[in-house]
Amino acid sequence: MTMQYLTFNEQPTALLTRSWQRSQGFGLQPHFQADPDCLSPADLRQQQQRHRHLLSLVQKAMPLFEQWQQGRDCRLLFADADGTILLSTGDSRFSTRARRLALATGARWHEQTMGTNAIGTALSEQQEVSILGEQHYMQANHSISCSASPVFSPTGELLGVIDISSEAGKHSGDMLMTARLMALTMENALVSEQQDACWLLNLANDAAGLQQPWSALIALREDGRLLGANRRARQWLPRLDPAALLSQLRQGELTPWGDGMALLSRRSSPGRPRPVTPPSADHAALKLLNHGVPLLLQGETGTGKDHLVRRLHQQSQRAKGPLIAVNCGALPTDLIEAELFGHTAGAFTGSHKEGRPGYIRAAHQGILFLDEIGELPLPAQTRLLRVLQEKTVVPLGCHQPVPVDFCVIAASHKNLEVMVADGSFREDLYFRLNGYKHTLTPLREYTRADFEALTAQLLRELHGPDIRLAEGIMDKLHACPWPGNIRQLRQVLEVAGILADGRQIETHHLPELPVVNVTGQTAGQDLKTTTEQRIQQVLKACNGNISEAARQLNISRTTLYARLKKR
Ligand SMILES: Nc1ncnc2c1ncn2[C@@H]1O[C@H](COP(=O)(O)OP(=O)(O)OP(=O)(O)O)[C@@H](O)[C@H]1O
Repeated sequence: MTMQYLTFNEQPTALLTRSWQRSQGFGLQPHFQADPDCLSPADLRQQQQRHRHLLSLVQKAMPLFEQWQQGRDCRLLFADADGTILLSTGDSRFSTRARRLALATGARWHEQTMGTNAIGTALSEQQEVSILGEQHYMQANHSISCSASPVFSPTGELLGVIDISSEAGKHSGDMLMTARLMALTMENALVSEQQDACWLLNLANDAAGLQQPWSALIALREDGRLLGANRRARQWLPRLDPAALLSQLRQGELTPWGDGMALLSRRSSPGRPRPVTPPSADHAALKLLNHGVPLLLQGETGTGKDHLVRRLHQQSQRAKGPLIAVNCGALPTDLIEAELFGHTAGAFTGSHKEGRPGYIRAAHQGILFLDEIGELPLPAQTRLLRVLQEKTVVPLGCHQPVPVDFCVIAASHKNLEVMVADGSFREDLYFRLNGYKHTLTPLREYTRADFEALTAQLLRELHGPDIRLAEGIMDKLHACPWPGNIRQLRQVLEVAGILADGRQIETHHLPELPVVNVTGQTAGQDLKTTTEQRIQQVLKACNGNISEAARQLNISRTTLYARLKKR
């Protein structure tokens, strides 16, 4: 059996001809205005919510886009199987033009209304495609070039499309390659996380090809029955007997198979808890941190960004150096620069008598953790960029640069890409901080196994080894939307465990749990009640500290005071 990398038998001209014929058949006129249908903001949010897992996989594959296309005038899009753009990110200089050309979220790029175009044609043909300038059916789209790769589920169902679009003259062949790699990476993640999968079978034409995004990946049950496969593997399935292979192969050993190589690995069985944070995520972050690569952590409040930074520091080569954590949102506005960069004696009215080294110098030989980096005002962003580029700090009131050796980890619960697009965050600083981006998964998206493992760990930490959950409690907890993520789960388990006297937690020990109905609101309550409850929850969690609560709720202190007054 010979294995090949993905190849495409058809000439693009045949594909293009078919697509143009379909466009004609839809009654489209090339010279007509090409305005895509657009979802209303509410419908768009609903679609994004429905496809949130796929969107989280796009985010996980994002380093590929950042690695290959960073700084290029192009945009990355993810569209659902209907051609509706659910995510649009990338070069912001391109974005005004992109908006005009309707490359924004909510726009639908189906062939039926937009004629031949990369998203619509990749969906119709179910294969990857580049549509360059004048190959677009509608003349209005001739100024752009786009490359798109479809994303398939482990059972071969079309889920959506990854697309990279640029101005016509700025497109290059590696944009299709990047879109393909991202799509394959997403497909492999979907195969690996198949529920009930016990074995992952990886096949390639040589050892070097194993565990690459383009290698074949198959998820099997304990008894060898097939659960799912990526697109490479599906080409081979008719001639493959996975159960027979399973009996021949030994776990973790490279084994020649046909003309290629096979590798069988065991995925933790459904009942066995897996590590709470996938070790690969920690491992990759740690490796890069040790090489001085800046890390950018993104995730909703309470997802564990701070927790992860502390773990990374302890395991890093800088464990003996300091970990200086700075909450950029909590720094007093007029003192931000003095606090970060330090100041000399008498540098400004009210400055410290002996001067201050500042947080950055305090992190010398250690790690500087800039939490809520999105809160940093633009002037401080400019100064920080210079410090990161030159690895020297110039304290306020001083002209002498001071060399400083530190690694930087930044975190934000705000979407920095959106901030870059609206001009509130410097793009060059974003790229400088984003050596490697790790997005922490919201608790509501945890797999059952990960959720169980985390719950067990938190219960042990809070109440010791004897605590138990009565039957059905785990189902209840796993079904919750957890807007406060791990922080909120921790609080619920803490309360329940105390009420249960550290033994078995029954339903009546649980405090009120949040539930959602189909509209995304808490069931049985109006939005006002939900908001009030959330405010109370957060205030309680912050021991009544208004500034901290406002920060976690992502509203200003004035708004929080106003809301509390209204009650
Ligand atoms: N992997 C984990 N294992 C156990 N506990 C965790 C884990 N991650 C987070 N926690 C706990 O969850 C709570 C919230 O975590 P953390 O403060 O790290 O979140 P965060 O994302 O930094 O939140 P914020 O954005 O609001 O600052 C803490 O009590 C922390 O101890």
